[in-house]
Amino acid sequence: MAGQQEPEKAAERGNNDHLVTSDSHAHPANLIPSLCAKFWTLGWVTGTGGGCSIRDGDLVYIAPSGVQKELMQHSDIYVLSLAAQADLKNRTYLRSPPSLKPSQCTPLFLAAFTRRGAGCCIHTHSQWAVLVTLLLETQTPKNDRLFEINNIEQIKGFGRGFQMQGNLGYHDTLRIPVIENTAHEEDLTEFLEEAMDKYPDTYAVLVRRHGVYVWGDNVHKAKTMCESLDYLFQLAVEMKKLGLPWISDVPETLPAPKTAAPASKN
Ligand SMILES: CSCCC(=O)C(=O)COP(=O)(O)O
Ligand SMILES: [Zn+2]
Repeated sequence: MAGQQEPEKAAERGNNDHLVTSDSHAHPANLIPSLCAKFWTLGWVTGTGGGCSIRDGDLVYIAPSGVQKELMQHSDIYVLSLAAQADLKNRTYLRSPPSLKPSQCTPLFLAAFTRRGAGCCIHTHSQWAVLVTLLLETQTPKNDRLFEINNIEQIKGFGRGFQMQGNLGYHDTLRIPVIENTAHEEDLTEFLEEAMDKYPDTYAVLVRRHGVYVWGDNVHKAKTMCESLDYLFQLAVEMKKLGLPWISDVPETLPAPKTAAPASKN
């Protein structure tokens, strides 16, 4: 992996290295490595699995495949122009790091960008996400599995849906579809797209025995929803262990607290 940022030398080398060279920590080429380093501490991108991609206007920034995601550098980042793609399956890159391959998750990230206008897509291999898919394996049919939870405060961390304003409320039900895993990551794309069509307001899709894809309009929203979802997955696993249901009818009005008897004057 390459080292320090050197804009002049990068320009000299060609390969559009200037596209991944910036002093701003908010530049996608700097943000993807720093986010992945944080995600690694949560067990989300361990052992090279999982990752993150950011879209800035027409430009999409993508990590390499099979690298330790927490050790990536800005110089390891691929860049492509969405408008310049004749075909999203045979992609051409504006900027490619030498001796690496783009993430196998690329077509799934692109589905979130092109079909939902997302600005960021995060893929985690979180064990909580995997455990939830295991708990849902008894649901039939297997091509229509759904994680559903309500009456939990953290649900408010989720947007209402595609092109909708505001977030879900405490009493709303959060629904996340589950798709089957495939032998190769890129083969998940058609199933992810089907799930997006069937659940147009979802911001996430679980992948059975694999993990989860979460997207949002921007990095802040995608990260917030990914964190909220991981919290809810962990909570759901613990609730299951305690025999508590994920969907519950909590009364709007709780019974009035019993008033204490007036104190005796004697
Ligand atoms: C142990 S990782 C298996 C591949 C995978 O599921 C994944 O998310 C990693 O993809 P990438 O090509 O970005 O390394
Ligand atoms: Zn994966």
